[in-house]
Parts: sequence; C-alpha cells; structure tokens
Amino acid sequence: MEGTVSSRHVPVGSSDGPIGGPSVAGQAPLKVPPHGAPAISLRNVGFCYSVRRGIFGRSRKWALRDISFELFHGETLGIMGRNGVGKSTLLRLLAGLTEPDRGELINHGCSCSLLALQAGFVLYLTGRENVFLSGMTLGLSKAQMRDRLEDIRAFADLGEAFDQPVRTYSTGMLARLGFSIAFQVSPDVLLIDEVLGVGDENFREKSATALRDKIGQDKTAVVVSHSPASILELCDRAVLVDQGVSVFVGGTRECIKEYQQLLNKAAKGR
Ligand SMILES: Nc1ncnc2c1ncn2[C@@H]1O[C@H](COP(=O)(O)OP(=O)(O)OP(=O)(O)O)[C@@H](O)[C@H]1O
Repeated sequence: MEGTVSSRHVPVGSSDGPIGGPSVAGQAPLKVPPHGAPAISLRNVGFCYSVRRGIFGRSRKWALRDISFELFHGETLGIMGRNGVGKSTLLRLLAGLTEPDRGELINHGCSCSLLALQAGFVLYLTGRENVFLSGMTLGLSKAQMRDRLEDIRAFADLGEAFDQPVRTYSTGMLARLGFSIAFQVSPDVLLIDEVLGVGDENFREKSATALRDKIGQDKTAVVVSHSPASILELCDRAVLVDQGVSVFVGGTRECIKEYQQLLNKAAKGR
C-alpha cells in the first residue's frame, strides 16, 4: 500500500457526473448542483492510529495522510476506495468522533450522525437504552429522544428484542437498530458507512428507500460504498481515496472510472 500517489480535483460544476451532466438511462433524475456554502471543509487532513510494536513498543500508523475536499450543503458525496484505505476513519473524523493529527477539518456548524453498524453501542444495555445513549452522544436531550423512540422502535422492527441487551443481537439486528437511530435523529449531515447492503431483504429495501427519500429532500450526506451502482444512484460527486490520500474529487462516473483503473493496476501488480 505504500508509494507515491497524486491527487486530482475537478471543480464543482465541471463534473462529468450527474451534476450538470447528461442523464443515464435507468439512473435517478439529476440533482441540482451544490451551490454556496460548504458544510465541512478538509485541507490536507491526516490521522494516525497508535499501534503495538512488539511486547512493549507502540508506533504511529498513518491511516489518512492527505485528504482535501469540500462537502457542500444539499449534496450527496460518495467515498470510494479499496479495503483499508481509510474510508471509515474518514467518516469518524467527519462525525467529530475523533480529530485530525494534522491538516485542518472545519465543520461550518453542522450536526453529523454516523450511520454505521454498531456505532457506539454499549453491549450490556438494551436496544431501548442504547437509543437514549446514542441520542445523548448525538447531542439530543432525553425528552427529544423520547419523542422519537416510537418511530425508532417501529422502523427497527426488532419485536421483543428491543428490550434485550444488544449483545444478544445478530449483526443484522444491530444494523437495523443503528440505522433506525441515526435515521430518525435527522442530523444536518448524514454519514453512511456501507449499511446499504445489510440486514435481510425486507430491511434492505426499506432502508434503501428511506435513504433515497431523505437524500432526495436535499439532505447533505456522505456515503461510503464499494458499489458503483449505489454511488451513481445516490451521489452527486465522489471522492476516491487511495493510500490515505484523496486522489480524485469530482464527478461520480469519472470517480468510478478512476477506481476501476486503480483496481486493475492493483490486480496486475499482484
Ligand atoms: N483502531 C485501529 N487501530 C489501528 N489501526 C486501525 C484501527 N482502525 C483502522 N485501522 C487501520 O487504519 C487503516 C484504515 O482503516 P479503515 O477502516 O478506515 O479503512 P476502510 O477503507 O474503511 O476499510 P474497509 O473498506 O475494509 O472497510 C487500515 O490499515 C486499518 O487497519
């Protein structure tokens, strides 16, 4: 994974993707290009984990090395990249769950909610208790969460398991609860980490439809996905991350092309 990578940024408005570009048969209707205010700006952001080396030693591992892009109000931005290039770490930074070790991340006053599997659940607490806990983490009061509780319970559709400790949940059940909480909390920016493909068939369909509806309401969202079809359907622009660097920022179709070239190059290098 080491090596030199260069980055390319296509200015907003000159996209080859859905924004301002031609429609593609079978694709969602074109969305209005993002205009005006950025919601979150990243400049040369880097982040490192502290990892164990040997029995007593520790060293720093740079998961993100140089990430720069702007997320605009009202747009849906896709994040693509091979396994382990730093996509989930990037979402955690955008959510404010952790801070950059170098560079600059400016949140221009938005609340963000990370829609990821098991994000922040306490395993010995029940689903219901985790709803309140997650709400507090996202900055909502107990009363605000109480108002949303019934919708969350209904959407997650976990039956009696809602009052069981979440350590007894399957991955799919955790995903349902995580999705329902993040979705009903309705933050300014929705951060979605590959949850589109989880849960059973019914829940997948239900969550994908709910997401499409929400994104269609001019919601600001960031979607991590390996699926070109999801990126094309949901996103206005996309960022390609490689070796912790934002190597491409621009239209979705061009980003997918760059991603496929990267995958081909990696396959040849094996
Ligand atoms: N808690 C951690 N401690 C140490 N290293 C970590 C930790 N979490 C992630 N990493 C490392 O940081 C790098 C980026 O991980 P991250 O999960 O952000 O990648 P990703 O692009 O989301 O991967 P995937 O597509 O497989 O989900 C990887 O090399 C990973 O091993």
